[in-house]
Amino acid sequence: MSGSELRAFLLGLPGVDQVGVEERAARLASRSIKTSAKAEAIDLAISMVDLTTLEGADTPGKVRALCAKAAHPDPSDPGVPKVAAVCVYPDLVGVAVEALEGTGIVVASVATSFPSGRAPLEAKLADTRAAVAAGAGEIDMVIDRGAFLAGDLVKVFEEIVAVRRACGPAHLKVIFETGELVTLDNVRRVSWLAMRAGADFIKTSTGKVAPAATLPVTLVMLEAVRDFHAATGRRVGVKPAGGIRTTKDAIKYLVLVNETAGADWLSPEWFRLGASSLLNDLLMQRRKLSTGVYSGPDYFSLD
Ligand SMILES: O=C[C@H](O)COP(=O)(O)O
Repeated sequence: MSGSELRAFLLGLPGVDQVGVEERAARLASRSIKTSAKAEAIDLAISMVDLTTLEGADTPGKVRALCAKAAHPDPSDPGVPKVAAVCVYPDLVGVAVEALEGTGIVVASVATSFPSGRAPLEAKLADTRAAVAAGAGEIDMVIDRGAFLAGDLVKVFEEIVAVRRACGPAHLKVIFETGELVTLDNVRRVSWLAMRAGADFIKTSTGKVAPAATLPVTLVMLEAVRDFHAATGRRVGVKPAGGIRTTKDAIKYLVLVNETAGADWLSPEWFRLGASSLLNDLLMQRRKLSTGVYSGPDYFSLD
């Protein structure tokens, strides 16, 4: 597909009915679920967490503690599932890989000059290759929002294609930073752009910009992966990330997945929740459901 064909295709996508999307997301978010379904939903949500630390002050010790928590979220209850992945900066991938050996938990790493995405392509590719060489099984790349907003869709497309190639066997998640993309039409366009460029997952946010993940944005992305699958037969995953902190919110996202993309997406293979502090709330609510007693935040180790 040439650059002009790509532009014509993306600009020709039907516009998003913003009011309709917001109403639908709000309606789905207000659904209540039965207590028995809630217990299942909590375990599913835990298994979908990309447990994340992306701070300038991250240390090997903090990453090792996070990895221990990822593998055994509640050491007093072996029935609690492990999380899907641990997400760290590229220089800490080696530490996480070693700490997670034998657990089956993937190490995901942000790359391509996270969180701004502003660097020459060669630097982005080197960033990606270094993370993969250190053992990352998933790369969370950020797009260049400036290029996208300036209308340079081809540049964004070609960077994703190049990073996809640099990933080799690692899966590629493409982060849009939807809080900077202004409209839901842009969210729909960038979703199709990333999927056509080879993204394995599309992800809302870095967690560094407000608003981060929202239900309406995620709904538009879920429609995109559903329609892309219908058109091409290739399934792409979705990862809302940033600002998801409560069990109540996590369950809203699961309802949205089920009602928009469908139950085929309700597995860690196709849906993730990127979060630094959600896991503790899921553990507290899980314990409350099984014992009737609310343990409080001090009971579980810090994320
Ligand atoms: O990818 C996940 C985010 O960076 C974490 O954001 P959060 O600290 O708001 O949960």
